[in-house]
Amino acid sequence: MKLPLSLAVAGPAARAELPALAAAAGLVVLRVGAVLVRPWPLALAVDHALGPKPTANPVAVLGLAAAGSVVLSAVIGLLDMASLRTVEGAAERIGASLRATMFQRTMTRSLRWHDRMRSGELVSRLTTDVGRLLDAVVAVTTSFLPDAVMLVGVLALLVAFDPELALIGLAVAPVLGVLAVRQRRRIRAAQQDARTESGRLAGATTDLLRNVRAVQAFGRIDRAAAIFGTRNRAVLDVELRAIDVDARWTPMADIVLAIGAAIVLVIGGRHVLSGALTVGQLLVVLAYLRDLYSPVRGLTRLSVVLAKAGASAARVREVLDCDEAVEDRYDARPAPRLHTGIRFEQISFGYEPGRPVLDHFDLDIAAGETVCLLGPSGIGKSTTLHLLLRLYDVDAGRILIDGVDLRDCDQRSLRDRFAFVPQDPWLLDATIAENIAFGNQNATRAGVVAAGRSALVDEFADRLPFGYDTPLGESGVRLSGGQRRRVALARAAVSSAPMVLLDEPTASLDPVSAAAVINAIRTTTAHRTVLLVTHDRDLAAIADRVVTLDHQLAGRR
Ligand SMILES: Nc1ncnc2c1ncn2[C@@H]1O[C@H](COP(=O)(O)OP(=O)(O)OP(=O)(O)O)[C@@H](O)[C@H]1O
Repeated sequence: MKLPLSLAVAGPAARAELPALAAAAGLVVLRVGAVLVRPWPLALAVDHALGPKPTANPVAVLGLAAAGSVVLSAVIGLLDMASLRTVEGAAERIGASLRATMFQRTMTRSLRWHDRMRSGELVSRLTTDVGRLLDAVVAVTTSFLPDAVMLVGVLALLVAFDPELALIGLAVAPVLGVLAVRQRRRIRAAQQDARTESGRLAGATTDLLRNVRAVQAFGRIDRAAAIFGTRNRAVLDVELRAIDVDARWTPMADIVLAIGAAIVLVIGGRHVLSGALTVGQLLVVLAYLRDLYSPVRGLTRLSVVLAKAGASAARVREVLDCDEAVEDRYDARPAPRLHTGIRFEQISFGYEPGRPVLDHFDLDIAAGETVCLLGPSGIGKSTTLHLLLRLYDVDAGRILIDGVDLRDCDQRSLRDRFAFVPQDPWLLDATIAENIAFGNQNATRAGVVAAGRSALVDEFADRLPFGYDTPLGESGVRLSGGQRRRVALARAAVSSAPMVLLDEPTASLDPVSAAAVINAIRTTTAHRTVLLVTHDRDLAAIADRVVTLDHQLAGRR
């Protein structure tokens, strides 16, 4: 069955909300009951107060019919309100849970996957696509069951009244069904295109916004606008096509329904003329017909919502089902505490197949040693640090800590063994103190401030409006390049990890600050094992040993 298939992706998140969804569906079914009774006050008024044979007190009948109408409308309104609140609340909770699962999933997927998937595209899947799925959850709950009940209820009443009219009502439904199935396929294809283009637009926009400084500095606003414009136009084109496909459905369905209603009016009218039906009963039949067509239309609209959700479900599933990850083995053990040393043994690695960055690379680092990696740009120095952190798995060879393969260690304990200062400092949109504390989950305020002092963060933090509690903005935009680097260094200083990995920690520092940071590095790395990447001779001088990567050690590119 198509219906649950596209929504199955929300299944685990929806399980906890099943009682709420069932309650909402129950309320909507009650509403159907009230809707079915709604035409009767009018029939009562027509047949017993306004017709040729009124009862003894027609005014009382009119009052009763009027009061009945008001009460029924109020009941329907209240049931509407209660069901909407219940189902929308449940849908939002499902959405929050689904987003959390997807986010958790993206955080643990391999960086190779992230290298391919743009962050804007992921945001679009987490927000818009999840939203479309929620629309479908609401539609299925409030439309599928109640519309089906309504359909059966109205048809049963029509059969009781006039079997001929019931047959006409039934004849319209399969025609609409066939049309709906064909339309559903077209809508789904159009929606898939629309969602793909929207994801691309989100990816391009995020990229351009992140690089707004480069755009302005290079005076390339026109170029940025052209890149954005191309994507934006593509989205507009596919969305307009999707709207066109969608809109064509409405008149088709309406025309089929109107033809059905017209035939019933003629045949029903003849039954009244022949005395088989009263005028009031014909009015009830016509009202039921309206009520019959509303679930038929509801069910066909539901197929449109499901077609849209189907396109989004595929995109959500792609994130949830992706198994491209650096996984812990089932019997993973805590990483050793680094008592003897680290060994890169015949390591081969490339980001892309057939393009090795490191090829049969060997390196030994003794515990307590400071080793500096030198080499031309792009040779694979940062890559060596990333492999040691197991951000990527090696293609061949092994990396050992105290003789234990990294792949046998659980990643959490492994990352706890390293304090890392990356080339790009990776600051969060948080305060200085929070950014430093990111280096050690048990960091105290005193520890953070001490680490800040040792990495010379004090020098500029004291001049900021809230000191260490000053928010840094997205990616630490409120700090200079050198200041960002010092915060990253403080992050390593606050960590108690036995090994420190430093990737160009003095880049973009003036000579005086660089000298001070080198001193700070000496203090913060004392008695620790250090792997250092730098082009700075003064910094390289603190190393016990310098290893030069060249094209023999690295892959042949
Ligand atoms: N995420 C990635 N996807 C594909 N290729 C990558 C990726 N990261 C790095 N590379 C490639 O791998 C090679 C090694 O990069 P790496 O950053 O390790 O060099 P590096 O020696 O640290 O250079 P630099 O001194 O300029 O920082 C480069 O040729 C680079 O183009």
